[in-house]
Amino acid sequence: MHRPTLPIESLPFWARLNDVSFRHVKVSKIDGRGYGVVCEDDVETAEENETGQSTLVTVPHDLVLNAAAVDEYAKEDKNFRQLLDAMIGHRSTRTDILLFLLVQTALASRSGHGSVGVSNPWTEYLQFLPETVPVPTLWTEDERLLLRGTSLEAAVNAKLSALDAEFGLIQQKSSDIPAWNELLWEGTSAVSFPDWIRLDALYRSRSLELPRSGEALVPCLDMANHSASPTAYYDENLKDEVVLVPRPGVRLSKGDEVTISYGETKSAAEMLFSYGFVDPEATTGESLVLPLNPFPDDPLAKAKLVAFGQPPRIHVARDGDVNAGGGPVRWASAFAYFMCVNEEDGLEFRVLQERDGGRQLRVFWQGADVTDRTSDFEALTGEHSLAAIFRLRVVVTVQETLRAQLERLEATAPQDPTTPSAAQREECFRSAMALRSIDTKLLEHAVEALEDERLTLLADKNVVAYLGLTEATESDLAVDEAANETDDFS
Ligand SMILES: C[S@@+](CC[C@H](N)C(=O)[O-])C[C@H]1O[C@@H](n2cnc3c(N)ncnc32)[C@H](O)[C@@H]1O
Repeated sequence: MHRPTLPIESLPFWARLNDVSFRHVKVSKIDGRGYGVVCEDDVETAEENETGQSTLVTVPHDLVLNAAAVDEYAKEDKNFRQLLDAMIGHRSTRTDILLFLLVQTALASRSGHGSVGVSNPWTEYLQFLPETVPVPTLWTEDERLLLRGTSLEAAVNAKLSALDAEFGLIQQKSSDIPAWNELLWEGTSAVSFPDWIRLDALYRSRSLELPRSGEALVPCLDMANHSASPTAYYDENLKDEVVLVPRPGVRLSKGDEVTISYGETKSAAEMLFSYGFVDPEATTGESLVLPLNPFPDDPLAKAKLVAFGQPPRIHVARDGDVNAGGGPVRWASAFAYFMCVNEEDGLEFRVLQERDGGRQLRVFWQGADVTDRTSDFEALTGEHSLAAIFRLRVVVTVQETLRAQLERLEATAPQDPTTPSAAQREECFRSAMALRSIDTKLLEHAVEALEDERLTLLADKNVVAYLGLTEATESDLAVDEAANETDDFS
């Protein structure tokens, strides 16, 4: 698709035309970060306006692109309304905004676009936005190989599949409407899957959570970059305008970049997934999430997955600066507790026939219906006399999963950890290597912590008694089997 662009030098004209005000700041190029907001002169924080804030950027409410704004737009444009209605059952704030952006992108790329779509400030503003975003969904296949073994490998693959399904659905629903078929899918300017991946990436890396307007895109304010020590924050004032304001006590001088925080508790994986970079200055701790597969030989595996109702996962986290030691490792996995109990422990599945002919899967633990508590098996098994045994099974399962992940991380590490291949961009390589290092450290510490817990549990008197009993039963069995074999021989 031919995508027209506008130089950033024209942004002040667009801003003036649309009542966006910049005070003491402008948008300009920043080394390695695309554009950013930079001070044009020293900012006196005492220079307050009627709301008590010294605002650097003010964006009128009617430029805020949120679910309500898309709805308003649809009121003026009945064709767009028809498009939104065609997506009924698949709508969310995100999909509504992305659909709006898809239409604006298509409108900008076609001069004579016929009967559908109404141009608005966003049609032009989109032309200031970067061609690409360094998030992994926009990495090439060679670059995505760098994520093998990391906590993002499965998440990025799953996101690409979800985007593919979403794009297929939009294509199917909108091609039934002739005017949209013509604008979106016909001719050389037709939109394609890479356009959808790009819009999703732009949305993920630029959307904000506003106190009153909710999840939204805000033009110009979305030019502010992130810092672990931000100098500004955004807010909505009494007129519902969105404002960029210096943080209290911050001195801003000419040439300083004005930064905000994209989230103080986001892990390296989340930052890379949503924004396309790993912040080397983050000191808030680290976390990772891994998929957890049920045991392949568990006959109840399928039923457990259905009854659990969410993707089974393991969460690992550590507070503090991981590079400087960090705090103790924490882990959690609700599914692991469900996965590690079986029929002989008191787990039972029943299929109930409903009056309307439907069937319902119910889960029982120790005879009680716990269908609504499948993510609560840590507490449920904790009340059992074999609680320590169940915990031991979980600890071993989680430890083995993390160990296997660590081995995969090591086995897939690039041969030269300092230089990307010719087919990989430097920034993707640097981000992937930073994530690999953080994941490795976190997994190593988690495996160690789980080993300590495993040894403690193995010394538990109930575990010792249980294991002693099992061993005795097993050796009895072996004797019986040997006796049977002898019988057979004779
Ligand atoms: C909300 S936009 C900020 C404006 C953006 N720099 C631009 O050129 O349009 C978020 C994107 O800016 C870049 N970015 C923001 N903060 C960054 C940082 N601290 N380090 C590297 N890139 C950053 C990332 O590409 C991110 O996806």
